[in-house]
Amino acid sequence: MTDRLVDPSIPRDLHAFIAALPKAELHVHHVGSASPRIVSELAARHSDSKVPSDLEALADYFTFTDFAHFIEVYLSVVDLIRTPEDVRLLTYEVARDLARQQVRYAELTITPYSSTRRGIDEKAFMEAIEDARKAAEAEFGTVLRWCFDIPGEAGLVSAEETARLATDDRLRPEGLVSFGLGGPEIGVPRPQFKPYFDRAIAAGLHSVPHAGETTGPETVWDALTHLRAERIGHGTNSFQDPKLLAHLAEERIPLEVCPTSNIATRAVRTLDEHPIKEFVKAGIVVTINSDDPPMFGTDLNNEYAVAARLLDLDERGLADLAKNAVDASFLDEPGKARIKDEIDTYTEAWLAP
Ligand SMILES: O=C(O)c1cccc(C(=O)CC[C@H]2O[C@@H](n3cnc4c(=O)[nH]cnc43)[C@H](O)[C@@H]2O)c1
Ligand SMILES: [Zn+2]
Repeated sequence: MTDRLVDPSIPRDLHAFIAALPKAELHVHHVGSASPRIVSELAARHSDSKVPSDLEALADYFTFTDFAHFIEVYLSVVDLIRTPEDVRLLTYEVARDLARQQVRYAELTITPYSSTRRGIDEKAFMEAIEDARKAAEAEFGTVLRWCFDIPGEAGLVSAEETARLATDDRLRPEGLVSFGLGGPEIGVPRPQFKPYFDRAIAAGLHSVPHAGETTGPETVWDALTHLRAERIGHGTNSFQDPKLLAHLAEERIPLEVCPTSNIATRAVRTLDEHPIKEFVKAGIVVTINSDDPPMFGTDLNNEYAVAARLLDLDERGLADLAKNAVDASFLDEPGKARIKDEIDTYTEAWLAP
């Protein structure tokens, strides 16, 4: 794995400021957040898995040649999650890791189809994530909500299953707030998923598909026009279309930017070439996210450090980024106000002479 953790080039005290800054995370995947300890523990339980249980070997295993290779590795980790107990353990531990980074609120992207298709009972799956969500809020104070996403490459069968699990009142979990679309974008046109997003939106869910990660701006336009996206996962290649940049800014459609993810999956060559600066210059609402942190050798705090370097931010600039994520979230208004007040109080105390 290339050395991506802890961007060394910002002042040490800015790292300290970020570490204790209350944050919200909007684009972070459930299985993709399995810590090396959890993955190695599960790999040791399932000796038939090709995922290494040795932590050092796992670091190399999480080094990707391209996006397709990332998906292949990602699915090998999905294969480790085999029981409702595995689901609960993973979810609770992901919440613990988020709490350690002062994440007060996170919208975790879950792909239920990938688990139910592998034999986990759908009702038991929902109970496991909800049990972990309530325990995490009670024990860590971290508020979790769910995004259910369609693994697009799995086609319309997976779309139907995901829409059913997200809208059937006997199954949909209390914490579910949004509906997404993940997986490879190449060869997976967005318009075909319109009927499923229409059903999810009619059921009160917010639309947050990935788009423009490994394909061009047209995929982002499709996500906006056909899937009625309220936020865009990545949107990295939006920079290629000035009209799209202007539209995202005018319509206040936030981008869920995941800088290190884009490097790890080879969607962007180097951090210095990342278009995040163009997004800010265009007036777009930028949120900072880690996507699949252990797989990409990063965490949310490091992503804020990367943003601080690329955007030349001071403490107030970092606090504004954190408040962008809170404002772009689907948390209720009192909850948003509470976290933003905490961010302001913390920042002013930090800067007080
Ligand atoms: O589960 C299956 O049976 C299955 C069959 C075919 C394809 C897939 C997928 O493509 C699953 C993709 C999986 O990856 C998640 N993910 C995590 N990070 C990202 C990202 O940066 N960009 C796109 N997808 C990502 C996604 O949520 C899907 O669950 C599955
Ligand atoms: Zn993602």
